[in-house]
Amino acid sequence: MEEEALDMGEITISDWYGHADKMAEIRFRTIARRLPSLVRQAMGVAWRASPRDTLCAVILNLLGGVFTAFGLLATTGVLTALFTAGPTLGRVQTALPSLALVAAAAAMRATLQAGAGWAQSRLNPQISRLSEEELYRQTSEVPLVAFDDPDFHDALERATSRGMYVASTVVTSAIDVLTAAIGLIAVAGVLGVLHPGLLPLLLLAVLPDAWAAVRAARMRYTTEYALIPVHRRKWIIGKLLAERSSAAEVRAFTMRGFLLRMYDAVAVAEQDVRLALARRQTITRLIGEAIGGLGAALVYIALGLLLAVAAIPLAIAGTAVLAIKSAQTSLANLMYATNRLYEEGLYFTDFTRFLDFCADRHHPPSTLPATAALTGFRRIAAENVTFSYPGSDAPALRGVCLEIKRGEVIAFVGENGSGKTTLAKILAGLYEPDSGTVFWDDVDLADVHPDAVRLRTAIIAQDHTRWPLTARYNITMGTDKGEPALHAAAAIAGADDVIAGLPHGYRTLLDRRFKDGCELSGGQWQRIAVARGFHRDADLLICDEPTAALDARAEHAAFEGLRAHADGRTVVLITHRLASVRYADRIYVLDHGKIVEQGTHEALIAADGLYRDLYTLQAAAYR
Ligand SMILES: Nc1ncnc2c1ncn2[C@@H]1O[C@H](COP(=O)(O)OP(=O)(O)OP(=O)(O)O)[C@@H](O)[C@H]1O
Repeated sequence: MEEEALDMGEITISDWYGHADKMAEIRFRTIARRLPSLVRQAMGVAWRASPRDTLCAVILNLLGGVFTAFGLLATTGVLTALFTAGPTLGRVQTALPSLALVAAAAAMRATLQAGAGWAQSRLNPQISRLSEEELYRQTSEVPLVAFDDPDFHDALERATSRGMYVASTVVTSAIDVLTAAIGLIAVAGVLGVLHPGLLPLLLLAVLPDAWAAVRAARMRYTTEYALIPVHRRKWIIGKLLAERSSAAEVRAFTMRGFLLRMYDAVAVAEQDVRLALARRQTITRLIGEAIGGLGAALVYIALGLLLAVAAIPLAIAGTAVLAIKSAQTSLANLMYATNRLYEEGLYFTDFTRFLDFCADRHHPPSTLPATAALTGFRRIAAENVTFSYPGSDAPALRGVCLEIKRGEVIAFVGENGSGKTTLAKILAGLYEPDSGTVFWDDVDLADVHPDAVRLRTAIIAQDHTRWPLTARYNITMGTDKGEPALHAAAAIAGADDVIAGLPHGYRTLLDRRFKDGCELSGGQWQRIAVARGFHRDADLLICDEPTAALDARAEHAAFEGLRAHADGRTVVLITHRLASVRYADRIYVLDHGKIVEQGTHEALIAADGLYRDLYTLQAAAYR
């Protein structure tokens, strides 16, 4: 079973390995070098989210550090008063003013830190919102071709799986680093003021801890490194067990036991690694404590010696002990926050790189305004259009030339993979050709914003989306052209019957995952998709296999509707049902990305080429 679980070679884990590798190899110096730029980047994000809360978090933390130092200095006053000769009551009375200062400093520090904590927690949701919105703004604007590019998907996966979510924690870690550094500087300052000889003692006290903290952090990340692929596999199997899309086949193929065993094998592997981590962490912690204890012992011995040779008074030695304790806490926080900042920084960089990646791919600003650039067309012409999908050796289209006049019904036919859908998407401005030109009248589409073309085009797509929205929105797509337009589009597509059968009519949510949501059959969905295309009322209507899932009666009605709706509009029809293209004004036959024949149905039958072969084959099936 173990083997089956580990044989899930299709899961890409290379990127996770990438960062885990970096963490496993980290040295203290590497972190220290990257730290300033990470802090700067994080502060930039925080500032964009809320300048006020960022300022509050930083300034209040800074002031908190000042009061830490002030409190320590006041402690010296208390100890000095207490350690002088004389009656106890008198000494306590002398210490009272300093004691009041210590209490005031502690109260101030606590208040300031609470304020800083509040500002910090206010920043988190603001940063999360900002980064999520930014991501989706970019992913929805990037040219469609990016979604055919594996590099884009890798970058998207890295940005969405973790990068986007660490934006706020990166800021928290950066502020924690600043806070801890301020705390350490405050203590070092106090010790320097009390007696410069105490500064080396501070180093002696904190260095063993620093060493232990770095060691423990590195160990944790190397363990996580081993765990990531296992964790991802478990997650993927878990999804198969709990997702709606796989639920039917899990049952139909009685895969439950098989999947559960596979899940268990991976879960046990993960559990073993975690148990081993717990053991190794305990050992490291023990070693760390031992070394830390040794450091503390050395500090006390050194303090004792300084006292013995009367290099420092007892009160200062007492304050030094408190200061060093406080420095140790700050240092532990600093190490923890620095490690976190570095690790999260790696994922955060994935996020910022992805945003840059998208920005680089955006369509260059058009010389013409987006919506006013195109005012319909009298003629669309493609000249020598060639197009390859990213990473694909063979072009999907090679030197395609065609002409479509306003009001014509044009059909693209050809075998699977011949390039029909690709050509239609280029005409609709969804892809840009690698070479060649598409003209709408005299306007080269490369010179206009793609949205200008899209606003004048409707596509009834072969792989249309089943939008998890209400029936109304599935047709209107958020536009408001009024009830008559909605009902007319639904009626032409035969979607009105489907909607009449829904419990809440147009208000029915077409998503079974929600209460009161409804599911439609494949053909019913297709009718909705056809209605959506008609409702857009565009100059150019592209129908890519609009009737593939329809029953014979619905198909007949849809084509009748299409003919009626086409009145004066231009239609590009892609279909394998050749009986439906007989009435097209012109048929283009594609083969391996090239137009090999063109003409009317009669002309193509007479030509005795590929079209005639395909048509005769299909007609024979009905004889
Ligand atoms: N997103 C994509 N990424 C890479 N290659 C693609 C992509 N979409 C299509 N192709 C390839 O481009 C070629 C043309 O595909 P296209 O979808 O345009 O064909 P089609 O004529 O519409 O086929 P069908 O009749 O099966 O719908 C095919 O070889 C296909 O493998």
